[in-house]
Amino acid sequence: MAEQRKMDLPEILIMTSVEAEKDALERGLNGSTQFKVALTGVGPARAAARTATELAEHSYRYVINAGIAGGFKDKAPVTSIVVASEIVAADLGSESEEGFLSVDELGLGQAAIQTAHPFSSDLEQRLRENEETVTLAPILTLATVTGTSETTNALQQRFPLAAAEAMEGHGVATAADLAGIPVLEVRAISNEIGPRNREAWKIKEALQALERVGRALTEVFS
Ligand SMILES: O=C(O)c1cccc(C(=O)CC[C@H]2O[C@@H](n3cnc4c(=O)[nH]cnc43)[C@H](O)[C@@H]2O)c1
Repeated sequence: MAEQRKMDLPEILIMTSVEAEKDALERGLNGSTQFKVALTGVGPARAAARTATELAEHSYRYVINAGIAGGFKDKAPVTSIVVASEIVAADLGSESEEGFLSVDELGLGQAAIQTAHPFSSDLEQRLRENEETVTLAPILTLATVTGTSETTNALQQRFPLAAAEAMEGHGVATAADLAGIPVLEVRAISNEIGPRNREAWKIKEALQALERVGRALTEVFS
């Protein structure tokens, strides 16, 4: 009986920023008891605090940050999916006259958190088998959504391999890392990163892709 109860408890915590993303993922998870989906709110600080609260209440084997995101042109088209190979705090550091200095360069910590191996590549492969357009690449975390060509170009120069940016990944990953739990980030692309044009965001289509991510997660973790 105790064993049965243990098996029914969720082993995987999915943190997502807003209700619409949570609903899309839950549709895809289709009632699987392996997963719990919880809300972070927007931004890395709330994401870290809310994830730490969830991890204090229950122990999980994996933590996943999932949601919609901006994609870099020619790397991650709108409605495609990006699985993070690493989660990078892109604005953690210092400006200088010579350019941005990361926390690594300042000797104050690490901007990148590696994602759970081999689950990131397993998820990428499963999504590819499901005929999704999918990229395994670094995902940036920023507290400010990029909205100019200048910032877009600067980010692409500093992170030439990055495919996407969102606002919660590094917060979720930091809380998971401090708890010693492997972390993944997966994002459905709603908009191209560049000059702000909120009307062009394909939120409905990205949420549909996120629902398919939920389905793929049940296949990978079954
Ligand atoms: O208005 C809606 O119906 C709606 C439905 C679902 C999600 C939203 C959001 O605004 C989500 C905000 C969330 O999305 C991430 N995001 C999306 N695009 C970008 C981007 O270009 N740069 C950074 N973050 C992006 C981010 O993680 C936000 O938390 C609205």
